[in-house]
Amino acid sequence: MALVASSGGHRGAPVDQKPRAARRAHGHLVVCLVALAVCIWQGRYGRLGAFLFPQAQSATDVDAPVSRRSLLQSTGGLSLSLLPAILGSWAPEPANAQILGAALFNPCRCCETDWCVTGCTEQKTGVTTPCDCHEYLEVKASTSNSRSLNKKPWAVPRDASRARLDSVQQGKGEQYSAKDLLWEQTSLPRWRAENGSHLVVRASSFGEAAGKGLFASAALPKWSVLPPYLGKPMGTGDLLKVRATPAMDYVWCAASEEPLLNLTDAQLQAVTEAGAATTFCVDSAKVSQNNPTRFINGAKDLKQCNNINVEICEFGKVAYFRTTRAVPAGAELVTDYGPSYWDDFRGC
Ligand SMILES: C[S@@+](CC[C@H](N)C(=O)[O-])C[C@H]1O[C@@H](n2cnc3c(N)ncnc32)[C@H](O)[C@@H]1O
Repeated sequence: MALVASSGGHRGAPVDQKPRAARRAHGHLVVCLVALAVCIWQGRYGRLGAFLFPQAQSATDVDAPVSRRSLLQSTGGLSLSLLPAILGSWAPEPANAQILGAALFNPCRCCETDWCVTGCTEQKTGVTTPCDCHEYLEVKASTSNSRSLNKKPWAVPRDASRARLDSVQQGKGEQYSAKDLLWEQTSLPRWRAENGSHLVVRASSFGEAAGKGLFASAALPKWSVLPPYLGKPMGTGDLLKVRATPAMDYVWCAASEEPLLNLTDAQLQAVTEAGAATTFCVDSAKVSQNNPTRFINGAKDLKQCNNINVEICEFGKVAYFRTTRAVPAGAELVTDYGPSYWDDFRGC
């Protein structure tokens, strides 16, 4: 839009009377529009921009969340004010088309309204693009002056890799703490850090068999983000030992580890022998101190689905629990463990 406005002043001038700079600007505009058309066409037909435009995308109405950071998200922070710089060295090449396309058709934009989403759906086509909102928002927070509800500039927690590295460097080992994530300093829409002072662990309302549960000791507003789910970092060898056993009851893995979990035992063994390092799976079975979300119980049947008041959000390869509605004091916090946790229940 800025480009159109800046070239608009020359629109009425006869072509042969235009100053050279104006003619060049006009030329850039034409090249830009042609490249844009090529970019859209290639995105729609899935050729050039398979990575950039995994499926049909149009320039407008991208309003649903995306979840993986890619070239797409890495350029997500590119503002329109950078376009003149790009166009100054414009050439109708795929790389340039991709940069421009990413700047104009930012399909992960919905991360800006909800950091918990895993993909954004373009309203007109219904196409969903996966996004990593943590990576997207990390770039966005450093390149824009967006403000959250409390008027503070956006701040994103550290991801699991960074927290783990910091912990190792401080001589504390690979098992990072909540503090290493800087999660309480986070400032984003739909993020109200509940530091644990309004949470209490006691016998579950689901009966003795459910063990302990986590309760709100004071009313929690919607979008309260509870302390991160912490645990012992797991290696591929650990996964090999506990897969498909009750020892998995307290294991949480980042979605990116799903392929690892689907390997055969022989493959996982080979990976382990090859010296594969830690995974983004954590086991909280023995990590119960300062780890209240490890006590959150899950709906085990459809009736219990009515009790759900927290959702699990993966953010920076860390699991956070967030309230999906206002929770009254005294209520047990209940989530949906998903389709593969229970033997006889496929989730809510
Ligand atoms: C992550 S732990 C939750 C904390 C656990 N209740 C405790 O006391 O340590 C998950 C385990 O809690 C129990 N659990 C969770 N939700 C339950 C439910 N709705 N009904 C029965 N048991 C449940 C199951 O044993 C499950 O494997």
